[in-house]
Amino acid sequence: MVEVEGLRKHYGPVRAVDGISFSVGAGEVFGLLGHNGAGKSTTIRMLTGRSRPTGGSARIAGHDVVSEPEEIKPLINLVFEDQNLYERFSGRDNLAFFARLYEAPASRVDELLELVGLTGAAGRKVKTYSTGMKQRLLIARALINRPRILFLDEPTRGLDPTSARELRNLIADLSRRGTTVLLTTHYMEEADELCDRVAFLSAGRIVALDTPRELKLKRGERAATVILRSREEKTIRLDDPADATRLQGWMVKGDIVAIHSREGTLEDVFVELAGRPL
Ligand SMILES: Nc1ncnc2c1ncn2[C@@H]1O[C@H](COP(=O)(O)OP(=O)(O)OP(=O)(O)O)[C@@H](O)[C@H]1O
Repeated sequence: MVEVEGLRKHYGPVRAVDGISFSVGAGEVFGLLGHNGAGKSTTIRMLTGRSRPTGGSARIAGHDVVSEPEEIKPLINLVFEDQNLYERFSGRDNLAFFARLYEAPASRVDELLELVGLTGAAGRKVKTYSTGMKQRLLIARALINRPRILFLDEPTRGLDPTSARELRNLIADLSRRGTTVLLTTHYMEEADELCDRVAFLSAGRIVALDTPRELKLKRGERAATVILRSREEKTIRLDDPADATRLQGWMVKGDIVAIHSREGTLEDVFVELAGRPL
């Protein structure tokens, strides 16, 4: 659905995006991760036709982002932090306005309100909505044209943990129904939970690209922490036969309360690979 090859965006001497390549398959949730200024938003801006690349190429469902923007428009939609809702209108009226704009049937409005869990609040003015409700309404608005690819820039920024979880569930649900999702986030746990694959961006370049699981396994320790009934903590190495015997001994005696893997977190991997911003 998305094919990016050597994509660049330079602002004078600033190499915001400096030759990145990746592809995203249908129904995949793909995360762009990186420090402030790493080039995430610039990448999404180029892919959605909001910014012209300095070089390289990008294709959406086979169409070139520079020469075929009209073919791409009906296939995509986006949620960006600088987007606004009509605060003095109700949630339903906000969606109805966009439904008319996209020539979508009026029934789509109620369908989307239901999907994002806003049916009960549909008649209320948006200015009375919480940040989480506004964000869900923005996503509903971005789904009006049934996009095959949804671009989300920091979708859970500023949301409390419960609202963020609800939004992640919604994104996962959309992906299960076949929508391809390309998102940016600063939250490593979120990327780990939600993304099929992630790319770490640092100073405009991709420094790692893989599934969260592979990234963690490649970097993590082959070890586990065992907590015994006595509340003692023991570290065992998974490649040490002597530790395997110790583990077996504790198990036979029923001494083990819990075992925690020492696999690295996505954040560990990120800090190791992307370090600090330049
Ligand atoms: N219009 C512009 N003019 C000049 N420099 C720009 C412009 N837009 C972005 N940049 C620079 O390009 C680099 C990448 O910015 P970008 O917004 O893509 O980063 P980001 O990874 O999305 O960061 P954040 O997490 O803060 O949103 C930064 O150094 C930024 O200052």
